[in-house]
Amino acid sequence: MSKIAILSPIDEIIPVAKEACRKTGENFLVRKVNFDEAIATAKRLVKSGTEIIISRGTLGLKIIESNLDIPVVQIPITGYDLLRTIVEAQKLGDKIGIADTAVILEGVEAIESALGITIEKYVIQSVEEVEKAVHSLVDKNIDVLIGKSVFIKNVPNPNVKTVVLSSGVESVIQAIQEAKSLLEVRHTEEQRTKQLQAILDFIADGVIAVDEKGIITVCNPSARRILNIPYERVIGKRIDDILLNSRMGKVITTGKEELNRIQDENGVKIITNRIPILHENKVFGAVCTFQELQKLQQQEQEIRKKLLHRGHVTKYDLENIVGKSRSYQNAIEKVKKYSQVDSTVLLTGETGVGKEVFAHLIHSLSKRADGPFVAVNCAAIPKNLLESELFGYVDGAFTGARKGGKTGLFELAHQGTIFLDEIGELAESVQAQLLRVLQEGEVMRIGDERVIPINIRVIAASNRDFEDMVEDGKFRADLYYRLNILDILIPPLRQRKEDLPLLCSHFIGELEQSIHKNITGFDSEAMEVLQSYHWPGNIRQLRNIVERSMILSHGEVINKETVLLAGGKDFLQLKTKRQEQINEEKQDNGKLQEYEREYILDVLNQVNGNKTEAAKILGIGRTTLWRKINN
Ligand SMILES: Nc1ncnc2c1ncn2[C@@H]1O[C@H](COP(=O)(O)OP(=O)(O)OP(=O)(O)O)[C@@H](O)[C@H]1O
Repeated sequence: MSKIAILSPIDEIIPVAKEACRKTGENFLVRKVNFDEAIATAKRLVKSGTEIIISRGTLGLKIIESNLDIPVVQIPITGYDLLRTIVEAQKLGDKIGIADTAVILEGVEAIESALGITIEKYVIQSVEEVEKAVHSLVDKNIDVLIGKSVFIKNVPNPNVKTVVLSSGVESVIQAIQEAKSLLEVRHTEEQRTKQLQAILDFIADGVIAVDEKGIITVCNPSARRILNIPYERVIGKRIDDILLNSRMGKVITTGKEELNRIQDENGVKIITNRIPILHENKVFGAVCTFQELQKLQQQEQEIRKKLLHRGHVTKYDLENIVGKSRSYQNAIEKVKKYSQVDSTVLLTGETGVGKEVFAHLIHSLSKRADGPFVAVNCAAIPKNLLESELFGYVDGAFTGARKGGKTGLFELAHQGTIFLDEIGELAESVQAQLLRVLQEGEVMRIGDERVIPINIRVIAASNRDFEDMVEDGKFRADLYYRLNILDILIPPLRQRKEDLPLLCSHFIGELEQSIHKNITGFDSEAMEVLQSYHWPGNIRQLRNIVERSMILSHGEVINKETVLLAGGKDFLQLKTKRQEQINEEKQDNGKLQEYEREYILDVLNQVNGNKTEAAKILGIGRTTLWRKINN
């Protein structure tokens, strides 16, 4: 079926239209239709694939008014058509009359002055005026009447000749060209619409657009999915009947965009951008795009996880945590219990006792185990950077801020655990913000006004005495109580020395591979040295010394000398102590010898100096007696 069809109510146009098609090399459908069947015919054509109709005058108008939703191109009456008809009329008589619309008659005036003739004119306002117009012109004694076919049908005076004013081939060609370029535009537009539709159908973001009255004109599949919109048809419905907090009406009235807003819609938290649709400074609608907050956070975490080499994952589980002592096992029992709830935990203990290990353990035993584990050492990050590291910032939040902003560590820990080590080092301003995170479950990036809800578990640790810090006003009391809901005190190594052998063999096993040495353990003297030390650096220090001993050892079993060497200056005190002990022993030995000598001399006295007799009494040889007296 031809994409363009030419429909005419009058016979004269048909051959002209066919000629125009021939000249333009087109094979369009050309058909004569009566006024009554015009719309039905046009409908049939549209159904079978016609995209543009070319028609004339009143018939064209009728098709346009029928709301068929396809363009109708009118065949014009051009200046050539007028000139040709007037020249023809001149051949039939001197006095010419014409009835038509004001536009056509303006063209007539131009021809009158060019040809130096006068023509009687009647301006038609509507089709109903046909009879009146014809009568009025005939009454003016005209010889020839020019008009469209309806005008010249019933002329009351048979002496008046008639000439039909009709479009010529050029006019139809002009209409054909117009229809063709319209078709091209239509196809380009259709392609664009399809492209746009494909984008809307496949993007993960939700998109909803409304007109200036708040009626939905676009709602893509992601929007329905994200917001759980149950309705089959939302196009044409009022946005406020579908969404409670859309704020689209506000955007339309103010004409102001609202970017990066977090809102709750149908029980789903979304992050939205709403913008007005403006044309020549007039708002004629609004569009909003949105994403599911939770998904966005997950994606952000995934990306960050991939980007960061270390990855926010736990490294420890119950299997690689060593310690059988009662006090340590009590602490482990607490870990097991506390991991089952979501409350904040405060870990206290000296440096190196394994606070971070415990935090890992709590996370990996909890229901958040599959979520991120983010460890932050508050003392290791410079004070002026800590706030932005924890809370993140938006683009341009401060001088030096990274382009595009930065996600804070709290956000990264969403659905997981954040471990705040050395929490006692937090500046007061950050303490206040942390309190807000704990109380409200939301963070605000620096330079941003939107709040981001987060679901995290906080584990804090410190090796400082909190109660003292609170008393000295260095740590907020309210924050301390918020952190200290569940507490675990990890005992220092010196209080559980029975764990030393276990820990040593655990570390030997762990380090063997990297050191490439076959070490079976420590001998008893070496272990005695380890047992006698007070371990201020706790397990971390022990691990270091085990490692050093393994490297320094000449044999498979590590001996006392190697351990003392490995202990270096840490064990210096130990060596000094040993020396003192030896000295003491030496001193004691000296005293003993003195007593012995006195005793031997006493015995000698009693036997009047007889050495053989004295040696006999003392149970020693004469030479030994002699040496002991002379020593
Ligand atoms: N029970 C354990 N079993 C095996 N290794 C342990 C154990 N506890 C701690 N460690 C090891 O001891 C070292 C120190 O542990 P961790 O960093 O957790 O201590 P910390 O108390 O957090 O120290 P700090 O207060 O200095 O931050 C780590 O290398 C860890 O692997």
